[in-house]
Amino acid sequence: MVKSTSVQVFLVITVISFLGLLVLHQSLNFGAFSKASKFIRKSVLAEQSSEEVPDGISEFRQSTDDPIDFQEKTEEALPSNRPRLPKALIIGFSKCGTTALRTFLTLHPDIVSPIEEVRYFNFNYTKGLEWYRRQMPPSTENQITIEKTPSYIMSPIVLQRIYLYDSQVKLIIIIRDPIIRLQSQYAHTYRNAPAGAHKPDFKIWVRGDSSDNRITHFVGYTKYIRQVYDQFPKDQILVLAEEDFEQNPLSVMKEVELFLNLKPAFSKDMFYYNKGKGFYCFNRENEFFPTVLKMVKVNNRTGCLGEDKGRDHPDIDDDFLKELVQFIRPHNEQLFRLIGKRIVWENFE
Ligand SMILES: Nc1ncnc2c1ncn2[C@@H]1O[C@H](COP(=O)(O)OS(=O)(=O)O)[C@@H](OP(=O)(O)O)[C@H]1O
Repeated sequence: MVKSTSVQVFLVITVISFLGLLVLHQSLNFGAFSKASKFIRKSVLAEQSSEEVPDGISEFRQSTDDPIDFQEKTEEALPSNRPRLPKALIIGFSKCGTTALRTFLTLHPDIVSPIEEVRYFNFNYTKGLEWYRRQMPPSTENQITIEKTPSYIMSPIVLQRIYLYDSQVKLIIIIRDPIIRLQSQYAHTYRNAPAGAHKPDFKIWVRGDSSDNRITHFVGYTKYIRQVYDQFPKDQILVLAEEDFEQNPLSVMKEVELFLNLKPAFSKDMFYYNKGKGFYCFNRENEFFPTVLKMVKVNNRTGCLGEDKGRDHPDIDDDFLKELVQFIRPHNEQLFRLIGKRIVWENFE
């Protein structure tokens, strides 16, 4: 009797110990598993976000579904030299010197700019803000990023998107004698036409047809600039003239410097006038030139923008010129009233 009882007690103790050990083992295993799974999740997240360097925590949270992991990152942990979203945009107009304006601005030590038009707010919007940020060159906290896409100005929807992105963003617009702009666009459109290939006469091209009238399209600065004024406060908008910039880039650069609240850094030894090209070009001897080379495409020997700038323009016969001047002049007057300054355009003197 005593013997069978002690056997029973022994069996019960064995079973309990076995169960205890089993529970202990499972819980240890589960702990290890959860640690491992957390580690794997963190690694995946880190990999996903290694290129997506966030500017601000709250902004990044909008695009992640794992706020807990992200809370472990702090602003201090981010590298100071990283891509930052633009604080200023050159939004228009095409063929008005936007490329030269952008490239010359990069000579300022506090300005960085991507080498290509990013076209985020019109053609690449669905790629998201982190994609946009990744297109930017690295910058420090004290530098500002400027992006230029001259087609942004053409659409009110795009302007709304820009406003939603940053209602305080600074906008730079550059305009040019509308007739010269038409000539420039014509030269650009037929730039690759083989010699002897049929090209429409400039007059016919300008008139287009009822669905594609180039005069209204290329002359309509007022309509497009008004849309910008409707969306943004006036003190965030700077309207420049290509003619001023072409003749005296330094004074225009200084105007932009002031508009962007940057310290004065532009100086006349940064540029020189290249007679052959007919434009101001980079002075390659300037101390800032080596730094801007990653952000600009220039001829290595001359420091001038490429062959696609400064093309020959088509001739205009006198009658057609008169017709254009007559049609465009009232539009110019409207424009000058809107922007609050007059611009001297050689075709309208
Ligand atoms: N410094 C300097 N160097 C080169 N080019 C200069 C410069 N200043 C103004 N321009 C004028 O810029 C015109 C091209 O304008 P964009 O750059 O806005 O054209 S684009 O829309 O980006 O294709 C281009 O027009 P075209 O002369 O018709 O080629 C130039 O006249």
